[in-house]
Amino acid sequence: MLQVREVSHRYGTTQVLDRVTFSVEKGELFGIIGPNGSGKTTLLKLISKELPLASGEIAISGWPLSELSTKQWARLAAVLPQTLETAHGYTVKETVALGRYAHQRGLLPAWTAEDEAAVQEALAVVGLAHKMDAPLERLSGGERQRAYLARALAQEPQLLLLDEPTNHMDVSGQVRLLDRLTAAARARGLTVVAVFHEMNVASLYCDRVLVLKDGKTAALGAPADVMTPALLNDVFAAPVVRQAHPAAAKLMFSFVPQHREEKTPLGGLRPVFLADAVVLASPRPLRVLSSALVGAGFQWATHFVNRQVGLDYDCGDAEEEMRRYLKRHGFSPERTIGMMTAVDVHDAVWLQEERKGCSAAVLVTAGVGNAVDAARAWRHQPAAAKPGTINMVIVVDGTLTEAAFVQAVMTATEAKVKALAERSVCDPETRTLATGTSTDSLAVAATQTGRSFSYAGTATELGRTLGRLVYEATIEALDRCERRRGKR
Ligand SMILES: Nc1ncnc2c1ncn2[C@@H]1O[C@H](COP(=O)(O)OP(=O)(O)OP(=O)(O)O)[C@@H](O)[C@H]1O
Repeated sequence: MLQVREVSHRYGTTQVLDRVTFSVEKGELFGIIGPNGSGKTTLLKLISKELPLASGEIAISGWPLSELSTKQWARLAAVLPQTLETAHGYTVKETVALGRYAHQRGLLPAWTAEDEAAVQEALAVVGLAHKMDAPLERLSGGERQRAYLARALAQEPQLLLLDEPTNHMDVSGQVRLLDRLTAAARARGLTVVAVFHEMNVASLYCDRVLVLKDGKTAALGAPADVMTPALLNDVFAAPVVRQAHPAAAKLMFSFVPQHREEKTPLGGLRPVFLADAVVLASPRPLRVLSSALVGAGFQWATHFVNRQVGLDYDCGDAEEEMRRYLKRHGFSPERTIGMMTAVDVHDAVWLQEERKGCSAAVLVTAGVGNAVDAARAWRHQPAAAKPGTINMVIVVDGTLTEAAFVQAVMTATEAKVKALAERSVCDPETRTLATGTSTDSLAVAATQTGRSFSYAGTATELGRTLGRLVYEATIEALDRCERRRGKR
């Protein structure tokens, strides 16, 4: 649909584009990203004939730009520029109707049914049908941007050129508009070339991206392939991290502020006992990977609450009930990792190892009423879980990679299994050694300051520390539980 070959451009003696080459297939949503001044708008202006092409070749649908008259160009392509002067005295519909100019013939063209249909459809795509009779100047900045986009769509182009189409729009407006635009483009086989400032928008919506740096191609390809942290770090001259989008099969990017919080002193961390809970409170947020009832997955959390409930605790929505409990006790559920147990939380074991460069601590409560052998759990009859859970919070003083978080979970689980074997805890149904309980919870937390740990498996110093702490704390917690049962 669009071929750009060896295109360069100078303003006076300043070179702003340097031999840029790419092509865009029909139906593609193609993004152009890059820092301010990297040449994105200039490139779009060259494609839209707003600037004369002095060096290189551009063709639309096989037609070289030089062979296309303005009206011929307008039948193939439409453009939404970065800034537009608001013309006074026009309604929204009249503004959108101007997009039909390229399709009209003769000196006094008639308004046809096709013109009307194209305008109505364009208004529907941008969600402005209900405001079509409003004067344009009375619209908000975001609504006005949508009206201009509708004007470009009403042109029924094969190629749509957009310079920051979501300028002035709030986040929900951006998502709504880009979702509709993508659906409309897919339905009509429309090709979209869009400049985006926000790299997450480009990653979410573009099939491929061109990354410009100082007028040169820094990368070209599918966002997942080319938008690497190293490339973006270099292009935007700021540290970028990327992670998987939690809901869409896309990547998300975040800039990392260089102003860092003070170091969290792990030495000051101690469990605090309430009547029905054991609590760890960190002065600064810790990055946590957990399976807890409240705060599962990756989170930033300041509090860890292991709450004791009665043997008869039975609640349809335990998570919601736990959230209410946390709020009632002054903990923010958004910053708290909340677990439940039926064992006496006063039997919690806190073990800490403070060594130069590798400090960690664990908090464990253990009950084995639900002991299960994971390898033979398939033999169990489905039944409501009985009280008896091993809950564990691990805190590491250091910066953990995601691999290290996962390995810490593996190391902790292996050490727990060993502790259960050491105390001959059995699965009462299969009469084999138990590997855990059916309701265990684990949270691994890290200060994310100081020493970096790429891994936390047992081949590493951190893994060995965690393995020992978890093993010893679990043994002690099992023994305390056993002693209390003996007393009863
Ligand atoms: N008319 C002009 N005359 C002289 N220099 C210009 C002109 N228009 C743009 N430039 C310069 O060309 C370079 C590229 O500008 P361009 O607008 O293409 O960048 P951009 O990547 O779109 O930037 P932004 O993200 O800020 O919109 C910039 O250094 C800019 O100052």
